[in-house]
Amino acid sequence: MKKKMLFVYNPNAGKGKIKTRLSDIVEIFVKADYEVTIYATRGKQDATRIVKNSAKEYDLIVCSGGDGTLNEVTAGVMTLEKRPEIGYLPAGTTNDFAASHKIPKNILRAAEVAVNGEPYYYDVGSVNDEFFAYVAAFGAFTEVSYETPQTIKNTLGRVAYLLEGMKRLPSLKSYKMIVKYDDKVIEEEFIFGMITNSSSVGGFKGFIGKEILLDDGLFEICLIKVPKNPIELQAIINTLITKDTSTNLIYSFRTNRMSIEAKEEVPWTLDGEFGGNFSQVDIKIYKQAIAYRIEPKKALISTKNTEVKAALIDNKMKM
Ligand SMILES: Nc1ncnc2c1ncn2[C@@H]1O[C@H](COP(=O)(O)OP(=O)(O)OP(=O)(O)O)[C@@H](O)[C@H]1O
Repeated sequence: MKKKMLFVYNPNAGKGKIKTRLSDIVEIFVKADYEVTIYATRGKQDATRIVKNSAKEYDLIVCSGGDGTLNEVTAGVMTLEKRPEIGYLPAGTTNDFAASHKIPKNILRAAEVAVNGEPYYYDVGSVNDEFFAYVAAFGAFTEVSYETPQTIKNTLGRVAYLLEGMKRLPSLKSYKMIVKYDDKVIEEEFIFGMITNSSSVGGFKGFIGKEILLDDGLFEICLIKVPKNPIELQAIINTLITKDTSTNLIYSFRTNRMSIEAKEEVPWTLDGEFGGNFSQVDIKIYKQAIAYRIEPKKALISTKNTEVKAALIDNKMKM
């Protein structure tokens, strides 16, 4: 009997770049002996809905679009008791997920990997009842990924991203928060917070360090305090550029469970899309919850490699 695939794609992602490749993509799937059901999403949450309602009939879910589509498909699969593997063809503008999860950028190569790749079980996170595949964030910089023109983002990469964010610092909104994780409590005023399971955020690598384990049940947390004067602002900028976290203006740690209480509603972004306004959030990590198909034999650091893991934990304060 033929294997069954549900192929969900966002026809508008990345200015519709998938449209000219659809026939080649389907040919790759059919050659790999899949009977393919194709669904073009029509708007927000459509991908989650279709996956939730019909994924159990399929052996494999393949999705194509940007990080928003990937997020919605991940959220749909997380609701299922028996979770099918996910193949992903990046067709958005930034495609952070593909960059850090060993999925080829070339859409046809990614289609090959979706049908012939190896399953790799990645951690998935949640903010209250909303899932995220690789990043949840609040505060400064979180709108930058939508507002920085793509050409600038590509040319200047990381620097452009940071400068765009920095320009906003004087008018940045800050939030008084109580953060609880493990047995610790932090009470501070923050301008930015990021929970991530990725080595690439905003289209550039290296903001939170290269050696991130994506399947260890821990996410990296980065919380930036509100600068009280230009010297503190400079210290934050230096930290972001040099990645030397010796300043006490930035909290950086790893955990698998955290709560944040704020005095007001805080807008969150999940995988680069608006995720909701919350004054109280409970963040959970689901260890190795979903298998995404990745390039075979790509040497991903896994928790099986305990020596590497120990070295990384020793270095955890170095972003
Ligand atoms: N037909 C559609 N028309 C408009 N929006 C859609 C459609 N289908 C899905 N969407 C929504 O568009 C949003 C963004 O999609 P997606 O992330 O796939 O593309 P993108 O924004 O171009 O890529 P990136 O996230 O890499 O910038 C998602 O939240 C999704 O729900």
